[in-house]
Amino acid sequence: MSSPITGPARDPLWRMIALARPRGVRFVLGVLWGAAATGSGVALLGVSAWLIAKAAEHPPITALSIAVVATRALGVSRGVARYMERLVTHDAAFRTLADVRVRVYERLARTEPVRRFRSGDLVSRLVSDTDATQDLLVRGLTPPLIAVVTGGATIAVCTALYVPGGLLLAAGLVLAGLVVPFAAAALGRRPGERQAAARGELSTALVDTLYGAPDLIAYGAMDRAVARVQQADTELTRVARRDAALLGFGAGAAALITGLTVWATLLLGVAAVADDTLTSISLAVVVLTALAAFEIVAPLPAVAARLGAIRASGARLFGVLDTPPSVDAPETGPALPDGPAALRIRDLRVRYGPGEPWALDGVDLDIAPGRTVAVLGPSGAGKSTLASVLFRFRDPDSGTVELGGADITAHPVDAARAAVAGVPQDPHIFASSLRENLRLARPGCGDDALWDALRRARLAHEVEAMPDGLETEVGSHGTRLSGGMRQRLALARALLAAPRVLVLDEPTAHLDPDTRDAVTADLLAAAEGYSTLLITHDLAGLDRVDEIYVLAEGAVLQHGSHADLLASDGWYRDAVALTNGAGAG
Ligand SMILES: Nc1ncnc2c1ncn2[C@@H]1O[C@H](COP(=O)(O)OP(=O)(O)OP(=O)(O)O)[C@@H](O)[C@H]1O
Repeated sequence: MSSPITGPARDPLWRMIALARPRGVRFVLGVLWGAAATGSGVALLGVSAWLIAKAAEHPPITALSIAVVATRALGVSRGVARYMERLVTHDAAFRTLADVRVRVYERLARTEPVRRFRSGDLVSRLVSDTDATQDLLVRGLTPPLIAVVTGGATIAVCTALYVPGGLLLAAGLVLAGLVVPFAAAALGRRPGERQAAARGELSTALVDTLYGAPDLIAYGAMDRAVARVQQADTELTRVARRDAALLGFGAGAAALITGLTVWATLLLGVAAVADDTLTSISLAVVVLTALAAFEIVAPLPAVAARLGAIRASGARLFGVLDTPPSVDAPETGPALPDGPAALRIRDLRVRYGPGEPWALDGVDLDIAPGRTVAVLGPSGAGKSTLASVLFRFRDPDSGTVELGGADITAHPVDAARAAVAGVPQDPHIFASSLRENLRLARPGCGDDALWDALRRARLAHEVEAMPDGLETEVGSHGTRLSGGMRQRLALARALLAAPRVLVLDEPTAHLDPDTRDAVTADLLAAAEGYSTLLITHDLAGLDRVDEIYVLAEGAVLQHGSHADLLASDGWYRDAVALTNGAGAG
């Protein structure tokens, strides 16, 4: 599912501009600096024309001195103003971009992004589609505004000198600065949209191929995956080529209009000079000023052609920003008390959609402070759903989940998530050092605390034996560590977060059976003293937990200690007998 959310009807371009509202004053300042730069450029050519034409009449040098100084001043001011415009608009755009990135990440933290967006597509949304905001502000919005300010002033000056020349310039600027860009935009809209989509497709194909490389090679499907990447790349190139052709059309049309306007002004002006209704000096000024004025609108066709792509990127960006949070939670709330807490679940019911069957159907579960409880069940029993409710990725449809006597839905999501930490099935290990991976849970904490957590997770010996100790780089996804070490590292990280409830969600699912038993034993030993929930589908280590809940089809089938459940007829005793039988066989 790439983008299930459609935003409100408002145009994404306007919504992107609205994102920059807090930086509005800076943008206005940037536009004024830009107008000063382009105005200086136009005035420089106008004054130069006056100077050359006047000098041809051999006046006393004093008659030219002001114009000479003005050309130097305009030459300098053009550079300074351009520099200031770039500085101010980029500063404002980067600040806006930083705001937008924070909003996007905040939104993703409130949803289940990985389930909603394909990972490569999400990368594309986070990088290039978010960057499009900056592109719009610096290249899409500022040049037209500058063109309006400077173009208007130039038309006024030319009209004052020679009315037909002013009118011709106005017509030429409207054609080159409005009609051509709008035509380019109309043509560029679809390719622009297709370019953003094609970029997302390429990114998805690449990420899938990179991450899935071992499986693709094992199944001999690498050629097909590479062909998919090549197809996406070809589509992107084709669309980009079409966009480039549009740009060429815009630039060519603008150059044609410039030439025609200047020639028409020149021809009319020559006739006016012959009729003595215009001085030759004014003619030189009007013609060269008109020529310079077209420089102002020269970037606009490119801007308009790019707007289609920016609009499409904006739509994809708002696809993320408009995604409703997956849970309802207050922004602020009381802090949860420190230390191991009691977890009390009553009549919990959860399903994934109005017509869907219940994934959890009236579950009651208790963990006393400092005790370890296991939830056991076959695939589809609802174990992961229970974990996602505890991690606050999903709201209960009905029933209550209380932590330390307080409903977890009454707390801000961040507070609730800090209170329930754990080891997921496949914990993400960052391509960084052991120290940085651990500090993620408690930024800035000292090495003593890190070693303490490593000792509890039974990883300290291995790390001590590594030449670089805590500085050891673990590689992308922790590939330089064994599977068991990755789980222990994730446990040490969870312990550092000092959660009120520790959730071990199938922590050994990806390990081989021998390692599995050792890691389960170590995890349970390390979890001693914590209120711990072990979610599992295999029986390893369950004799060490205080209580076991057997879950089937979303409901609690059996509940009791290992000894109680072995003593009574039912699913658990059968499963243990089956496992022992298989082991013996
Ligand atoms: N994202 C989802 N959308 C719709 N239904 C879902 C979704 N996730 C789980 N389910 C359904 O909810 C029920 C419980 O699934 P859940 O993943 O919680 O079980 P589980 O015990 O964790 O299984 P497993 O051990 O295979 O992960 C199943 O019927 C499953 O099909």
